Amino acid sequence: MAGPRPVVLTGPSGAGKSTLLKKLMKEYDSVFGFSVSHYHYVTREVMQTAIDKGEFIESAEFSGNMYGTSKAAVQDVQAKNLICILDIDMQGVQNIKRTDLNPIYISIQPPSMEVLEKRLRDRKTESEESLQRRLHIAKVDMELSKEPGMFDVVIINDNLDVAYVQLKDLLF
Ligand SMILES: Nc1ncnc2c1ncn2[C@@H]1O[C@H](COP(=O)(O)OP(=O)(O)OP(=O)(O)O)[C@@H](O)[C@H]1O
Repeated sequence: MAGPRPVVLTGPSGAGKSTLLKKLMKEYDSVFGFSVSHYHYVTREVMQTAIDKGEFIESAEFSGNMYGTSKAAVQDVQAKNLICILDIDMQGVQNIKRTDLNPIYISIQPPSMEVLEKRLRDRKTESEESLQRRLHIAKVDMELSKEPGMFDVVIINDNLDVAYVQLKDLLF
């Protein structure tokens, strides 16, 4: 497969993935591609068959509709000579490890669970219930993250500017 290696960006909700990505896109809007920037509409049957065949890195159902990121979508971005950045959860990471996409795995982590909780509360996007759910998933994910070889690089997003420079250096 010609083209640059894709980049997987993962980490608990509230760790700062979107904040870092937004900065990156602003500074280098022509270098990076998002696999999720275009939707292809297919029937539920076609999508389910593709999922069963392992053609999707991740998929989910919301309000009766199915959404997902396919391997082909990532390869499309790669073929345009763009770095495809995938912002996915740990389940997506485990799925992508079973493909031949060979991405660079980056984990964005908060300095502590206390800081993570504060960031999520200050973001004011979550109900108490969804906040608790996210914190619980974060704990499980942080444990999983300790497994040797899970990531190529772990970036602790304490100071935003420092974390951003680390991410940039890595990509270049
Ligand atoms: N280094 C930082 N210092 C302080 N606040 C930060 C830092 N990085 C991000 N934040 C803030 O923390 C909150 C969570 O960040 P962000 O939304 O980017 O997380 P995320 O990992 O993308 O979460 P999700 O997976 O839920 O989309 C935001 O309000 C953001 O402004």
